[in-house]
Amino acid sequence: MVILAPIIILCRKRGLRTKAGNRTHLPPGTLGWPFIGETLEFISCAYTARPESFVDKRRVKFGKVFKSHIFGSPTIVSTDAESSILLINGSLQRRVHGLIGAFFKSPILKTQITQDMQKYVQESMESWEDDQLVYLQDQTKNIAFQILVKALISLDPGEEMEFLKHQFQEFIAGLMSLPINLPGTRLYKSLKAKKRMVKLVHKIIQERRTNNMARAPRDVLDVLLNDASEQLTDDLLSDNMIDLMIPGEDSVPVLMTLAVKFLSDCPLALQHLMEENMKLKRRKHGLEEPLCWGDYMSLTFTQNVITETLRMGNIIIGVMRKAMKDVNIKGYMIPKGWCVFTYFRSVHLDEQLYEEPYKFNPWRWQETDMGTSNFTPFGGGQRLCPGLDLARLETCIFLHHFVTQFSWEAEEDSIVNFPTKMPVMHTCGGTTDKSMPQMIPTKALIRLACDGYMHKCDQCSCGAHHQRTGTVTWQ
Ligand code: HEM
Repeated sequence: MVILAPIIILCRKRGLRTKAGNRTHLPPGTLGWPFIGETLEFISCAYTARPESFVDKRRVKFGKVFKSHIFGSPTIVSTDAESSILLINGSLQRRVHGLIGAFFKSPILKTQITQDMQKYVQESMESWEDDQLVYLQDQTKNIAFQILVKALISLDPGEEMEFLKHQFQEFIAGLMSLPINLPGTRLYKSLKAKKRMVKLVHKIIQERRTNNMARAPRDVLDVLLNDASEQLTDDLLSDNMIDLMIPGEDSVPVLMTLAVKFLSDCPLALQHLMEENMKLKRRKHGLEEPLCWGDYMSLTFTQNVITETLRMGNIIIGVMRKAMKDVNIKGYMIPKGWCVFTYFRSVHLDEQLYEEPYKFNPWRWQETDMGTSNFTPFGGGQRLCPGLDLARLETCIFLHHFVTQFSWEAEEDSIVNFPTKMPVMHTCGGTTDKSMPQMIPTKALIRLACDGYMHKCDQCSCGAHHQRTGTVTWQ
């Protein structure tokens, strides 16, 4: 994120730091061709159904940590779950990360998000008709963007939200374009779009400052405005509000879409999920109480489905850091200027850590501890994703409303593992390549069932569409 102050990779594990400068202990591996290194092979593997084959091949040959040359930089690739390279420093980054992380965990925000999310999900789902094709990723993208903007700057759906949505799409398109900033190019349009968004946020900041709004924070902007450190100027704040939209905007819809996709392929898990959610729905209906965020978090199996989707989906396949000085980790020298790529995907699909790793099995989380370095979909250490609770809550709410109201048939679909994005890179100057390789279903098509197969519930007043026939019986 651009919030980041100068960053230095530091190895925090006791006993690991040794005298820098010795390059003889580089991990084994090959650097490939001059200039391009092994990038072409990395990318061609990334386009297949098994993008981890690039890493796995080398892991067998060289071990869990090896060197390579990808994306124009000599790189140490780590598939070692115990590695500590995620631990990095930077005082402003730490401060902002702490403030945002604490706010995203706060019950106030979760209560508000739950109410908003239920409303947006319901509004979206009300427009779905029987036997209609629903592009799930588009629908969830719209919902998640609205939630994100509400949590960041308290903007409600309306004209300004539509303006932001439009500008943001333009901005994002330019992040993955050729780096030519001339009128008419994508990058040029993208930077212009960002400027327009920054202007809008600037206006909101000015309004809050004019009204001298020292109040209990109701969004991230309030949290940062209340910060007394004075390091956060208005320009920095406006800029960062937009940048904060980047990590949350795409990942949550992909998580929701992948969950539905994996569930569609696993009727038993779907049945279990439906039963758990219908039970909650009926209980709350009986009590005449609305659902609160605690209710959603109490859905143990649904949470396991989300965890398993994160493991198998590998929405962020890994993170990349750049060594700002020579660093020694676990006896391996990482020279200054080299990149370190921690490849989560290999760890999450390692058969030594997970039995039948390519099988969608939410039940595995009944016994497996997810608080270990074997499971890091949200990163770890100082840069652990501050949005992780939010992502889980949103996904849980979406799944609850989806499975308790609809049955569906998933259309044939495929998953793209590598759009033209590059791994995240934090550099000394505080600039960040914000894009990361991701895994995205191309177009998740869900056909809602019809021909008398799905009915509006006439057995109770819950308002749900209940499935009465078919392979999954859950009512
Ligand atoms: C399924 C959803 C998500 C996944 C898989 C995910 C994953 C990640 C990962 C792996 C990182 C670490 C990057 C690194 O170490 O450099 C990260 C960082 C971050 N994420 Fe998320 N994220 C998700 C949702 C969100 C949401 C909803 C937000 C809300 C705004 C968010 C905000 C951030 C921020 C601000 C950072 C940077 C933290 C820092 O560098 O201090 N993420 N995310």
